[in-house]
Amino acid sequence: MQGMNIFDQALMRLDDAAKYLDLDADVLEKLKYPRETTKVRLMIRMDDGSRKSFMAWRCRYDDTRGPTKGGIRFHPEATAEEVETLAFWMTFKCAVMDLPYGGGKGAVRVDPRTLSKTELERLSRAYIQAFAKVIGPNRDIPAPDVYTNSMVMGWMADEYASIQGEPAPAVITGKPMALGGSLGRDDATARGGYYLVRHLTRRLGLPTQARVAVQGFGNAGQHIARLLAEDGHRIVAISDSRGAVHCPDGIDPRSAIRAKREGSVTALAGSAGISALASEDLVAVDCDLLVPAALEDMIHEGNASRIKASAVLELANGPLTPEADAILERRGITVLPDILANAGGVTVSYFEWVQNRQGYYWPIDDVHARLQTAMEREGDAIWRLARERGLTLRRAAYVHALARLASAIEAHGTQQFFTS
Ligand SMILES: NC(=O)c1ccc[n+]([C@@H]2O[C@H](COP(=O)([O-])OP(=O)(O)OC[C@H]3O[C@@H](n4cnc5c(N)ncnc54)[C@H](O)[C@@H]3O)[C@@H](O)[C@H]2O)c1
Repeated sequence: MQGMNIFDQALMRLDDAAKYLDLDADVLEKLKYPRETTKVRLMIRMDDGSRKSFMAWRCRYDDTRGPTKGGIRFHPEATAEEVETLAFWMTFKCAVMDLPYGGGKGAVRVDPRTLSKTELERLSRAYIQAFAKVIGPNRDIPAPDVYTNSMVMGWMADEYASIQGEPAPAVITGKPMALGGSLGRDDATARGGYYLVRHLTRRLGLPTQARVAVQGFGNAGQHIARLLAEDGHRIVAISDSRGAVHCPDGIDPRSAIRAKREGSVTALAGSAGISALASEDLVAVDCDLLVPAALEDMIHEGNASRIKASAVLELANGPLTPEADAILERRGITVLPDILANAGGVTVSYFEWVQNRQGYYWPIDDVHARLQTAMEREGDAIWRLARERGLTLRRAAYVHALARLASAIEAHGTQQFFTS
């Protein structure tokens, strides 16, 4: 696997899932390549009067099942290959959840921390000016991703409305509430993972009061810690980019969220029986459930054998390398895979798009109930497939998604149809 680029690694998942299905050749031919990647050099005026340019992309990977959907990230190391890989993952994630979407993704190669707020606004608007013809409520619907947030989405939706000459809130999800955002979007990713764990607790062999370690304490990590603790589970360890803390008796997520707001969870060390821990030791903490909620590739060949948990909930995208995946499979540790476990975010984004198109906004209980139904339905289907075919849940999730993509591609007619 070493030396292989991330897009080729992603395609290996496709080839692997294809082995379990009787697919028409059209399906792989269609899913092997992104349908459309647009590259633009954005040019903005900086606060000091100078002009500066930034490379930007938008990829629509596959739109057989509907308009493409996926976030826009602002990151100094963004590349076209990364954008296309993320768009591939979104294609599968939307199919896993049976959302009427294909997969897309966008990025700007920029370190947003080096920009002023006005420069950030200009860059966000420039992105939409450049890609207005590519995106659209029926074509390609962006959302927030790494280093973009609801305010950025608000600027982008506003710019799109100016270009179209009318408001079009359904063009972008993850907007502020006041601009057509959905209730329940802020904790949707963690809540989806939480519903999944709650539904599968017994099947996963987890105790009703499980000990949980959370790696990464941003949006996903904070909300999952809060939701699991409210259900009686014990958060025994938490890490962020500056370090980790550990307490076998449990850490109160509310005090951890306060500490993080002021800097880092490491500030909790020394209080209420909480001790400091090296970040890299979080995975080795004695616990039942490990929740990677930080970055990709955090669990790898070098630390996967140290994991003590019996189950892993992948809230982050791609937190396990393929080598780590193989180690956990050999060790009998169950992994709830990212394309299912963190799909609550895109599912509530879909709800936001539906509400924008209806012009009717749902109460929070409706959002939660529909999210719970979707997570339990797809969780059950993937669990069943894994048991019936003897697959890991990750492989089963890819097979499940690929079967849906295949039936959409095949519905346009296969070779057999055209040659008989
Ligand atoms: N927020 C969502 O709706 C959403 C949806 C789907 C997937 N995800 C995925 O979840 C992951 C986290 O996203 P987020 O929105 O919570 O991001 P975030 O930026 O809010 O939080 C990331 C956290 O990771 C921590 N971190 C960084 N380096 C670390 C390290 N070496 N060790 C431990 N912690 C470290 C940071 O301190 C921060 O607390 C990402 O992989 C993201 O793609 C998020």
